Amino acid sequence: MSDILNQIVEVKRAELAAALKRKPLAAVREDAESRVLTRDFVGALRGKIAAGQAAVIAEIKKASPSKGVLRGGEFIPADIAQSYAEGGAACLSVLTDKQFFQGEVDYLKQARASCQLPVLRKDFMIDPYQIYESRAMGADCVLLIAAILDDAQMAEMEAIARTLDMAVLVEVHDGAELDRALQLKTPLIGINNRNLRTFEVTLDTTLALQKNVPADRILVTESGILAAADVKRMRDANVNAFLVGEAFMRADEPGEALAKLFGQP
Ligand SMILES: O=C(O)c1ccccc1NCC(=O)[C@H](O)[C@H](O)COP(=O)(O)O
Repeated sequence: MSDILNQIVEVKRAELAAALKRKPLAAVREDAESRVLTRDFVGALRGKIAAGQAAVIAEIKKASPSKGVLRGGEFIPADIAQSYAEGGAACLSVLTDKQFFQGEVDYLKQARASCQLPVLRKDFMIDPYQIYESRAMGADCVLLIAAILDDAQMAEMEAIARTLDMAVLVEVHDGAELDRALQLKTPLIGINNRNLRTFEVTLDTTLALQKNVPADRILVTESGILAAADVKRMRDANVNAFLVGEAFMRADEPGEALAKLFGQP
């Protein structure tokens, strides 16, 4: 039986084929290039860290394959985004995948329009088309997951993102992926504490790989940050950038949960 990551990639291939029929590459590229002014994703993280604060990428995620529905009832991305901004988030991450995360492209648009924070499109990029598409929908940053891309794909997609003035968060889960990610130019190295094939989560992943991340990169620890003790453990190890979803999505007021967990603003 194929693992979930393979299943997701299969779905992305089908979605890509359908998208290409609806709108050819040249048209989506034109849409992307006609958009002006990205928000400075890297600068927002650096600013928080320079101020001695945690740099939090706050995620808008209705559901996930490992946890099911995280936030039932009314789901209003614009309200969640505003709450995150008030709670001291540096940036937003918005799931746009429909099938596995119950996300929507419109969620990203609504969240971005309701605040000034830079926004990561959280989805599974397998083709340059999706990088153009991400900028066309307003994203300021895209995620490249090393586990589903080869070196040439990562380099090509990063280069396109750079021409569109978008940031890139490259995500790894082991040493071999980290070595490959460090070939890219992006300063943003995400270490996912979740194994995307087994769903096992341990913060030890970040701590084990941290020593191989050069000081001029920004290490973003991703997944499984649920309690103040998790934040303390990371900050004590000088890990200052975080990508957090579940802990906030389960709270009535996501921004208040952020401020409480990180002791800010
Ligand atoms: O979250 C999942 O179940 C999942 C499954 C398969 C691929 C990706 C998955 N999650 C993406 C993420 O890495 C998280 O949304 C993100 O790091 C936030 O994690 P958390 O704070 O634990 O919600």
